[in-house]
Amino acid sequence: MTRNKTQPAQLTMRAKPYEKVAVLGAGSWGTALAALARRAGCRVALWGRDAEALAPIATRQRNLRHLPDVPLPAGIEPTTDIAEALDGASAVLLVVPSRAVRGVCAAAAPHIGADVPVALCAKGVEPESGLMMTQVAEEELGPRPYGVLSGPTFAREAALGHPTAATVAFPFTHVDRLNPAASPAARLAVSVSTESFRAYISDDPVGVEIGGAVKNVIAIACGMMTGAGFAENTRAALITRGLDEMKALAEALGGRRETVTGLAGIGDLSLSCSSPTSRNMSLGMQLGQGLARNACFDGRPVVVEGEGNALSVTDLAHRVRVPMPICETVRAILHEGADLGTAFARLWASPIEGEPRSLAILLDHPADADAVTGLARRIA
Ligand SMILES: NC(=O)c1ccc[n+]([C@@H]2O[C@H](COP(=O)([O-])OP(=O)(O)OC[C@H]3O[C@@H](n4cnc5c(N)ncnc54)[C@H](O)[C@@H]3O)[C@@H](O)[C@H]2O)c1
Ligand SMILES: O=P(O)(O)OC[C@H](O)CO
Repeated sequence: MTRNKTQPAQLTMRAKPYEKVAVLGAGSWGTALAALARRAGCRVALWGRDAEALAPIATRQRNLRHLPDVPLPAGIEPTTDIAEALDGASAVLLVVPSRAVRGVCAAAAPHIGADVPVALCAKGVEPESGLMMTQVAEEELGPRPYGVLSGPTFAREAALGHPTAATVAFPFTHVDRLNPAASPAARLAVSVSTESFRAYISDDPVGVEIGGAVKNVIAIACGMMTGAGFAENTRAALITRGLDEMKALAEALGGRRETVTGLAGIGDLSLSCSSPTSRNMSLGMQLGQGLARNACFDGRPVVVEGEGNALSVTDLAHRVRVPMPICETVRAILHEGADLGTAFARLWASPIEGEPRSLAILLDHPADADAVTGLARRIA
């Protein structure tokens, strides 16, 4: 975070926060981002579909449904009227689950101002189309700057003021390069940065988006093996090889490998693979312990993006011919009826590869069918 003395001196520039930020989606992350933008001095409208859930945000400075123990700053303007939320907004944060992004964009389209930048905060790839969230939004909202806000950010911790960092990524135009402080990435970064929340700036939204979608699937894998009784070696292997899958997919789609080594890649991967606070890891743990899917989370509907991402990310990987064996294992278990123990035992006995991939080596694995069955029995 501090400048190394050997680095060239950089001039500090001042970016102007957006005057009014519209946050679309009033769940835990939407509410946390609204609180951050408000604390950063912006006017903030928070749109949600449920009037009853929104009311206490104005009257008691609480979101009793999603962040009940978090005091929110005064002045957030909650509304169920999307036109009202977008009226005069100079930037938009889209914070509904990825499956709802297209519909919310369609509802927003008639009301959003020309050229207003939109940052996608959902972590997913659209099923069927294989489009990233920025692409889905562009199809519905037309030409304007599209970016991503992502990173290792549990909503409750960020809203409570735990020191947290994230990445804001927008493509940089020629004009942005000449005056980076006026770019949407810079202006949005200062619109959510507070004494405890620190936003970094990137010009690689593809790398950032892929990081967020893939980490959800790898967190389910880590949870499955943790739930099955395995410990740190297994988790470290899944995180590291998961990072390799993330890098390969990001690169194949035009993102940069170095982005994946940042907050929205390894940062978010290590967070989500380390704690049952992650809904993705938690789902994996419950399945690894042998619970049926419909019994997980005591039957409550919980947003677990990695479940859909296991399908959409691997579909996308097939299209660009990137092998993603861990994501494929999670897909097979969640969506194709594969036995959890057998699928992970097969993963461990899959052909021996080079590290890095560029070595392009594949060797028959010496484990025989009996060994695979043996490990499968120990996992189950
Ligand atoms: N919670 C976190 O810690 C966190 C952190 C970073 C990113 N995210 C991402 O943010 C996205 C939202 O997650 P969340 O944790 O806020 O979920 P959440 O379960 O806390 O809330 C989801 C909200 O979306 C609303 N919603 C669902 N479908 C909708 C629709 N069609 N129209 C309008 N509103 C709709 C629900 O009413 C609810 O208010 C996810 O993609 C998640 O991966 C979450
Ligand atoms: O609870 P999860 O697994 O959806 O993770 C939430 C955020 O993505 C963490 O950065």
